[in-house]
Amino acid sequence: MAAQAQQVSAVDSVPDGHDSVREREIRIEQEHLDRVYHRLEEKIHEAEFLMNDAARRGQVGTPGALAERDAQVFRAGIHLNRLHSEYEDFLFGRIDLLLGKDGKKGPDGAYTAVEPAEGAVREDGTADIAETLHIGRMGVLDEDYTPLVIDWRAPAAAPFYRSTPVDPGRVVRRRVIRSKGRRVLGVEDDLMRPELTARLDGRELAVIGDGALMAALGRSRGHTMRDIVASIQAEQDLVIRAPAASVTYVEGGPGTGKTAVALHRAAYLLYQDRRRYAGGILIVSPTPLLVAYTEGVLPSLGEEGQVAIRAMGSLVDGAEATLYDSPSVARAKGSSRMLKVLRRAARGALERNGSPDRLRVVAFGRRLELEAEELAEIRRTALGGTAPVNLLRPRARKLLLDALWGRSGAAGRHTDPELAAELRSSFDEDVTSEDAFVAFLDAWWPELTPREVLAAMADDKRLGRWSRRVLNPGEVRKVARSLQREGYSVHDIALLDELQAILGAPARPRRKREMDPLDQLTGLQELMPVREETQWERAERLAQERTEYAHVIVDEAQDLTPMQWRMVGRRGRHATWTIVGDPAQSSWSDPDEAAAARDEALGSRPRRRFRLTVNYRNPAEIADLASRVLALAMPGSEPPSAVRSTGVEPRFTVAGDSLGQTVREEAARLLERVDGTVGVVVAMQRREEARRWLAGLGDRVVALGSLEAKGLEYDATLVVSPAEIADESPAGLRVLYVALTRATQQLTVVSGQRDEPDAAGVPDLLRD
Ligand SMILES: Nc1ncnc2c1ncn2[C@@H]1O[C@H](COP(=O)(O)OP(=O)(O)OP(=O)(O)O)[C@@H](O)[C@H]1O
Repeated sequence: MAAQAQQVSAVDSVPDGHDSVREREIRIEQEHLDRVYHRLEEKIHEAEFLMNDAARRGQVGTPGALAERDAQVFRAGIHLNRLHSEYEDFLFGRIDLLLGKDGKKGPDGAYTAVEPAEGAVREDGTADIAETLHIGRMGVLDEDYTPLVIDWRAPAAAPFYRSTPVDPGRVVRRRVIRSKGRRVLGVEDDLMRPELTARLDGRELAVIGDGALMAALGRSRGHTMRDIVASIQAEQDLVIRAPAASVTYVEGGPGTGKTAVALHRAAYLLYQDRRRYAGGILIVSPTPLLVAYTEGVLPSLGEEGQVAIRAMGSLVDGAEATLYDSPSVARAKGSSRMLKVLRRAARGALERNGSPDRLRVVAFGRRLELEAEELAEIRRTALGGTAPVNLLRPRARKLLLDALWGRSGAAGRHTDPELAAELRSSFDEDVTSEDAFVAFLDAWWPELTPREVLAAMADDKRLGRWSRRVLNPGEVRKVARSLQREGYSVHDIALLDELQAILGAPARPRRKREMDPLDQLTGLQELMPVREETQWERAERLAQERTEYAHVIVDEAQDLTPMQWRMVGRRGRHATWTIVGDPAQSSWSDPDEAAAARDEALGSRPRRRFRLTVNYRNPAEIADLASRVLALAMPGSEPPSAVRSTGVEPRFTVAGDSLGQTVREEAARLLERVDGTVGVVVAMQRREEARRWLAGLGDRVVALGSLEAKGLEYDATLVVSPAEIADESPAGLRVLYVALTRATQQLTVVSGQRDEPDAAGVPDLLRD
């Protein structure tokens, strides 16, 4: 890994004429960045010219010209957008390379060879740098097509991430450039071939700094995640660039960069094959907090629009999870046992209160009637099989007409089949045009919505009927009670989605196109169907209406319940997948059942597995403590190794008379010690209380329920009563492991009596 590349002595302090080597190297990079911005300005003028030109063409008014204008405006608009965004570090990397094996160049203008040519290193250990590449957020070519910047996702940029001292390839020096807007602030180098004396333009290669990765990890955290584009490590790069065939499966402990890697992979896939992923990439995150935390990463990589980041509780349009379920209710609702209950409920809900039990119509001048028993029999026949309930209404209507026809006595009137068919069709017309029949059908076989069926399940008698031999009476009572609340939990959302599949999608009314008054006057719209929607509008509409995606990325995959796997699976039936997770952090109590549902959602697609092994978040002092809980939560599982250590041991305190008072004091203490954020993690039932404890301490500190902490990180974390968190659910120890692994710098643990702290305040669960 580049992180372990040899850090070379600080040549930077050696004076070089009036200038230090560091200043000289910064100046060299500054000159390059100036050239890049100069070229970008030229490109901006080009894009603006294209936009103006396109607008002029639009005035010509032929259908072809208008379509071409839309396409040009679309492309130039995207281009301008990207060029105008001045990111903190547009240019962030550089590699100096030996001569390659062959002289072939790729489309980005760089040589493609990975290994050095035979004579690239002389016998005396000296070598010349044959190629220098700068790496940035977007590729920029000079007028003569020499690359000024290589896009970080291009094949030529891969050695920047992959090269290691053990396997350096052609890379001699790897440099991370820190810049803000148009100004270069600093450079940090790693030497991949320290044994060489390499020269560039006749001068020995300078090596500056002490580790870009460590500098990035040491920075204090804000409320949003940063991209890691300048310091992606080799094992992470393998995942990011893995081909998108079938299923890419990534496991790794806390802090190994799974979320970061998943986001960078989305950007990489779009770069690789934008056409294919026009079908959209869906990233599913467990909580809205994690969505908010990670939302800025893709825009910072220049990618938006094609990627939807959704919380598990926001996957169903028009419903949003705001409530929590107790562990036992969550367990029942998340289990695939619910499938049977929902199927019965969707059919049973047809018989809602006030459903008519008699049908009376007049046809061919006769009164015809169907009684309750006959109606029940017809309903049973119509419901046979597994077809969506709402789509069975025409079948039920047909069966009703058959039964009434039988009653009418008209069936035997004609022997000639043609006349008989005519008579029957006029009978049907007679019946169906009667208001009484229409009103009956609407009441007897209403078009059901998922919300209505879920609401019907809130009645414990009905739910008891529908869950016979599936849920036990205790579960029925609790689930029904939870459904009586106003609003939905994250588990209800998966039930709504399943019900939608069981009921069948309602017919979507075709959206009316708004007419341009001028079009109406001239009749132009008949001539120009392309004007119906510009490409912008089309892209936006498709994104909104999308229910299936070309690639699905599931973050924190260990937490998905079987019902959630089914919901997510429906969004990627024809997709390729990236699944990242850590079984040791699972808050779902039955991992085997979830794994079976996952396998069903993914079908027989082959899987490629990766493992991330280095913890970039927690210092060793915190990671060591957390590994004690890991040993209890998942005996035998290997924790990732922490990449750094701070020398600051976790702090243990025991709450005095008032837990709230102690927590407040300790949080204030941490706020003084770190510049960034402080997360206070409590058992779920204490969330509201904890918010009150911390009132007035400012917005750098946040109170979180244990399940809300998933995926997040803070400069410092305060974990309140490990025993309370561990006892909260069957997966409590794994949830505690999550809580203990959120801090990038400092950790405080506050114990109550229940934690059985020793004389040093260390709770029983965290003792060696
Ligand atoms: N190569 C890297 N360079 C700089 N920072 C990194 C790198 N890899 C990971 N990090 C940082 O480490 C932290 C943890 O990353 P991330 O949240 O993606 O880990 P995770 O595996 O998803 O963790 P968890 O399982 O606990 O949710 C983040 O702050 C991330 O920016």
